[in-house]
Amino acid sequence: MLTFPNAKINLGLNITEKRPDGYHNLETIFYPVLIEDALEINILNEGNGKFRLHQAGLEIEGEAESNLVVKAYKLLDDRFNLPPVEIHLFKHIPSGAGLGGGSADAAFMLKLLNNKFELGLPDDTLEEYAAKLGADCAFFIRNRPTYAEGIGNIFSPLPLSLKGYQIWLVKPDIFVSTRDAFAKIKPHHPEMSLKEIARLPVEEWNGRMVNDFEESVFPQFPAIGEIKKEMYRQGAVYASMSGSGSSVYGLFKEDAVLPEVDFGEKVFVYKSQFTDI
Ligand SMILES: C[C@@](CO)(OP(=O)(O)O)[C@H](O)COP(=O)(O)OP(=O)(O)OC[C@H]1O[C@@H](n2ccc(N)nc2=O)[C@H](O)[C@@H]1O
Ligand SMILES: Nc1ncnc2c1ncn2[C@@H]1O[C@H](COP(=O)(O)OP(=O)(O)O)[C@@H](O)[C@H]1O
Repeated sequence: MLTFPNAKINLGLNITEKRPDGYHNLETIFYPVLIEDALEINILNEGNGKFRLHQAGLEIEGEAESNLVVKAYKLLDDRFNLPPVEIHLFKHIPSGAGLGGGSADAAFMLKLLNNKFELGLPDDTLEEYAAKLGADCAFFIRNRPTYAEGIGNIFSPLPLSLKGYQIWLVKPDIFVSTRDAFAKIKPHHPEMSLKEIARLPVEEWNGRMVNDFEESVFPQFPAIGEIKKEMYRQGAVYASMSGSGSSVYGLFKEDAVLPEVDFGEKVFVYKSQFTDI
């Protein structure tokens, strides 16, 4: 059985409070983007292990045991004693990018196991399992435009569509640690709530919709801030870093012609029209 975990971008991200448990309360909008990994599971017949992970495409640091697809399998295996599985993961979504690729893989693994082994888990339950694997992981269960608060795990669906716009997304060869990015932030409440800003036309987002991580990440990695400036020079209606970085996206009118720009070596670039979700 095969599935295609997709990335997300953050439309705005306000970090409002530091919590006693060390995590931060925030508000953000998660929006799905069709940059995709490929994830396949089959029943594993040989050997006596419970899983075997084969990886291709972009490299992921760490042992198989720390891969989020394996953690997702173990989570459901502990509860349902699943058959052994052979896992194939083709990585296309860059990591350390603010695109939630690892979280997407984990959430799609839960959905895949639920279907393959007919566990009958409803989305609410899958979201509960996903939340144990990462703060933004549960978003990928329903995978639709979502307003998120709490630590990024309390959701309400949002009637928002970017159909009629193009996205140009650039991920430089810079890895930003989410944990470090949080550590440099001074939490504060925004003047205008993100939910209110999202109701405005995209043309009015610039200057209002803010990603608080930019303030701490751009001074440390000026090259990321330069990409955002370039997006606006090229006519973006709105541009922002996604999540804790390092990817930056620009939203452009449907008929805008996006040029080839040299953003440096080992840069990941994605250009696409938004379609209906
Ligand atoms: C902040 C966001 C916005 O989309 O960043 P990106 O990962 O997308 O860049 C996400 O919610 C991140 O979600 P996720 O990447 O799953 O975070 P986790 O693995 O749970 O947490 C990584 C680390 O970030 C910090 N952390 C995370 C979430 C949060 N609300 N407060 C925090 O302080 C903690 O130090 C934690 O150890
Ligand atoms: N399947 C996976 N895909 C990507 N990263 C993974 C995966 N499993 C574990 N990780 C780890 O999760 C971390 C964050 O990855 P990811 O969620 O893709 O980025 P981001 O938090 O920037 O959106 C990486 O440091 C990586 O080592």
